[in-house]
Formats: sequence, structure tokens, C-alpha cells
Amino acid sequence: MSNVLRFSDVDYVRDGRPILSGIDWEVDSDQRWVILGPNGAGKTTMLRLATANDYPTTGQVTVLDSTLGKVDIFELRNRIGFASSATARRIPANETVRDVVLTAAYSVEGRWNEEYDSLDERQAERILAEWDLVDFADHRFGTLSDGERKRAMIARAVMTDPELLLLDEPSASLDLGARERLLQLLSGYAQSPYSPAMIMVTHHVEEIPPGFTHVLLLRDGRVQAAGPIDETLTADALGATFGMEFEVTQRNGRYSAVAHA
Ligand SMILES: Nc1ncnc2c1ncn2[C@@H]1O[C@H](COP(=O)(O)OP(=O)(O)OP(=O)(O)O)[C@@H](O)[C@H]1O
Repeated sequence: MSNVLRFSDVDYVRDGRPILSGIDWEVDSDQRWVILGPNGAGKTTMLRLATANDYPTTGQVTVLDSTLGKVDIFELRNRIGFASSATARRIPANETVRDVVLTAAYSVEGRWNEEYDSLDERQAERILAEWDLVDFADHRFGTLSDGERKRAMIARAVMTDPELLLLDEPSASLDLGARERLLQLLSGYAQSPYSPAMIMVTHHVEEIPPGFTHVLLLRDGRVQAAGPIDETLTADALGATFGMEFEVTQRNGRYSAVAHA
């Protein structure tokens, strides 16, 4: 077990407005974190810092032993997998799903004349199977359903065997069946000892895959609570985060929260 991410007293300010304030947070290689919080709480901003796509205004972010601002971020980004609706928008619509995954080996979007070795090709086929995409491998990215597209983007994010995998709302906008199928895949992946540290942003406790170990609750850019999920995801903590009272239940590793009657 080793540390893969550390936020030390991080502030992020834009247009004079504090977006994140006094964030202290550590993620170890065997942990799978969920970040929960209301709209505008700063969840995506946390991921932008953790993926070296932005810098803190003050404080330090250390990713995979590299302190942002002091390292070659291109080399660092190759060791981080990231899937979000923003990364999906950069994929050309006419790219095949196989190439969406394969081109991650060269950190490019859209296949040109790169030569991929058979190791990369075998890795892409294995990952397509792992994320239930074999039947779609020759389909164009632009023709996929939301659920297929989300799986393709996660498959692309894991193609390079990242040491840290970040997912921004992977099950947003999916129908019930597609959501449950994705949660099964994410749950299996989270529970494998060979998987990297994971951080997933979500809006709904129902979308936390079993196997996720920790939760960070964010409100108005501040950590409301953070720690092991079974101790931290309580009705009181959720209530303080969202400003209303909840009843929280847990069954077979799945959580659910409804407003107090
Ligand atoms: N570069 C920026 N300049 C100005 N404001 C910003 C910038 N980046 C983020 N913000 C603001 O910071 C706040 C937090 O944004 P962020 O996207 O991190 O929240 P979020 O918790 O992911 O929200 P949501 O759940 O709605 O996706 C928002 O009010 C947003 O408008």
C-alpha cells in the first residue's frame, strides 16, 4: 500500500471566489473513494486538480509522488486514467470503439498512422471484453448509447494500466438496466487487488458500487466528512452535506438515501 494522492491545505480561488477551501485529503493505492456533494460543491474541481489538469491557488497537491507545479505533467498524466463527459466530447464520432480504447496507448484521440504493437492490441481486446464491449468493437463511437459510451470511456481510461483511475459521474443519465450493469462492472473492478486506486464522483448514494471503501463529502468547497464509507456515510453527515434530513440504508453493499418523512 502506498500513497497515490495528497491534498495539503488546498485552496482554489477563481474570480476572487473560493471554490475549494482548506482541503486535506489522502488516498492510498488500495482505496476506492467516492466524492459526494451538492451541485457546485467543487467535486469536478477536485478531479481537475487530481488529474493535473489545474493547479491549486495555495497549498499542495501531490499525485503519484509528484508535486504539481514541479514535474512534467505530460509524463504524470500517462499514469492517470480519467473518464468524464468532457473527455468523451473529445473523441471523434467516427472513431471505432476498438480505436477509442487502443489510441489511449499513444494518448491521442482519433487514429492516424500510429503503429500499435500486438501487445497493445491484445490489451485493448482484453479490456473490450472486460467492459462488455466486444459486440461494439467495430461500432462508431458516435452511434453508441449513453451506457455503451460510458463503458468505452472507462475502457479507454484503463488501457494504459493507470496507477490512479478517476471517474466523473460514470452512471449519470443511464437507464436503470444500464446503470446496474455498469455498477456490477465497476464493483468487480473495484474489488480486484490488481486495480488501481479509484476516485469516483457521483450525485447519488445509490450509484456507489459495492467495493468502494471510502467517501469524501464536500459542501461549499469544504470537506464535510471523509473516511471509511461504512463509518462516514451516515444520515447525519449526508444531512449536513445537503442541508436536509435523510434516512440512509445499506443492503448488500448498496446504499440508499431518502428525505426524512
Ligand atoms: N475556472 C473557473 N472559473 C470560475 N468559476 C469556476 C471555475 N471552475 C469552477 N468554477 C465554479 O466552482 C464551483 C464548483 O464547480 P465544480 O464543477 O467543481 O462543482 P461540482 O461539485 O462538480 O458541481 P456539479 O455537481 O454541478 O457538477 C461552481 O460554482 C463553478 O461555477
